[in-house]
Amino acid sequence: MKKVVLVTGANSGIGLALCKRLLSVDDQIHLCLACRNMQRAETARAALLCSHPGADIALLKVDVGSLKSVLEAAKELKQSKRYRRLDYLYLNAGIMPNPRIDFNAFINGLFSRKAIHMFATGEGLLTQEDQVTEDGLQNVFATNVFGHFILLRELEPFLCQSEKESLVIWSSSSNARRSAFSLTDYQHTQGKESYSSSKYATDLLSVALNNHYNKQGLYSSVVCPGLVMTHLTYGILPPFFWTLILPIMLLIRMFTNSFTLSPYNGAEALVWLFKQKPESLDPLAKYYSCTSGLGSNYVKPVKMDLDEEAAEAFYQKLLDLETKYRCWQN
Ligand SMILES: NC(=O)C1=CN([C@@H]2O[C@H](COP(=O)(O)OP(=O)(O)OC[C@H]3O[C@@H](n4cnc5c(N)ncnc54)[C@H](OP(=O)(O)O)[C@@H]3O)[C@@H](O)[C@H]2O)C=CC1
Ligand SMILES: CC(C)=CCC[C@@H](C)[C@H]1CC[C@H]2C3=C(CC[C@]12C)[C@@]1(C)CCC(=O)[C@@H](C)[C@@H]1CC3
Repeated sequence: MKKVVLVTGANSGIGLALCKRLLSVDDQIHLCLACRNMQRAETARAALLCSHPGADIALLKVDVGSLKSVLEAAKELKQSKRYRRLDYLYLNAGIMPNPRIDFNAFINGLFSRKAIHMFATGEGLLTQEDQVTEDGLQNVFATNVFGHFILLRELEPFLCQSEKESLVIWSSSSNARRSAFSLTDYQHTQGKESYSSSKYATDLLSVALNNHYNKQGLYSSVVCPGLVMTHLTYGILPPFFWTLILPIMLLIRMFTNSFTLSPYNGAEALVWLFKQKPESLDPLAKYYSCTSGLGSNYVKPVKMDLDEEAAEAFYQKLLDLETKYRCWQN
């Protein structure tokens, strides 16, 4: 039976590299590129067909930052005769709007004992300016977390099937930080670290999803692709600046193995998960794509800094928010 794989944010960066690598592992999969811009999605499909002619690739229009769009996309999938189940759901689309580097924190960090950690995680170095969506949600939360959560809830009948397990895989980050997240302000309306908060939220959500859905055959995992050169990182510093500091980055990689730099290497953990039995995965681990000093790729599971009560409390808040939005829709 063909495996059915859906990838959000599949038209560029890590998502596109993932699709290419998945087709290299198994060119018999049915791959669905879920993107907000159909022109970019068509270009991505054409590029994938160039390297894998004959691959079975469908497109789905979805803006995960808009609840209306997510519901419409889910409806389209349910109505389409092509889908009866989903084996892998890659929740990869993500944004970091208006990033700013805190140069004071950078200089202070550089001469502290946390310098390496700071480079590996970007901790304390970045701030963002968030906005409010048409649904009245914080954009980063809506895109990176809630839109994906609603998509997953809508696709439940495709994911929870008795005969076979399914795996949901979140593109999280080493930038996810407990102190950037608050249960009382889970959309991060107050602070300036909405990206870090949203990624911590995906970690919590993944843990709660395992607790609620494993019995129904649905498993969830989180991944950090490492620091990868994509549109997202070129929004932080322009390409020429990254080239300028590349020797420093490569030097730090020798110590940390945490910078994968290329989208191909960044997709390592995402592809690795495709090859695993979902029930063999650790629900409390984040799977990191790593590249050694010599350039070889490998995957490292790291225990996440969270507790299951907080995960459950956050999950209940998301269910409340979902109920609220569904009432508004009707
Ligand atoms: N790059 C890095 O160093 C790291 C990235 N990550 C995570 O990896 C994931 C992929 O990022 P990356 O490849 O780097 O970034 P890119 O900006 O290259 O890709 C992001 C993808 O998400 C899509 N996207 C953004 N917003 C929406 C939306 N509202 N609806 C649908 N699709 C959307 C983009 O589509 P469009 O082309 O239309 O904008 C694009 O296809 C993100 O979740 C990111 O947080 C995690 C750690 C490190
Ligand atoms: C100004 C100079 C000379 C250096 C600044 C480097 C930082 C901009 C850079 C160092 C570590 C990077 C990093 C990220 C962004 C850019 C840095 C802070 C991320 C937060 C990008 C997105 C992610 O999800 C993380 C995995 C990255 C962690 C490292």
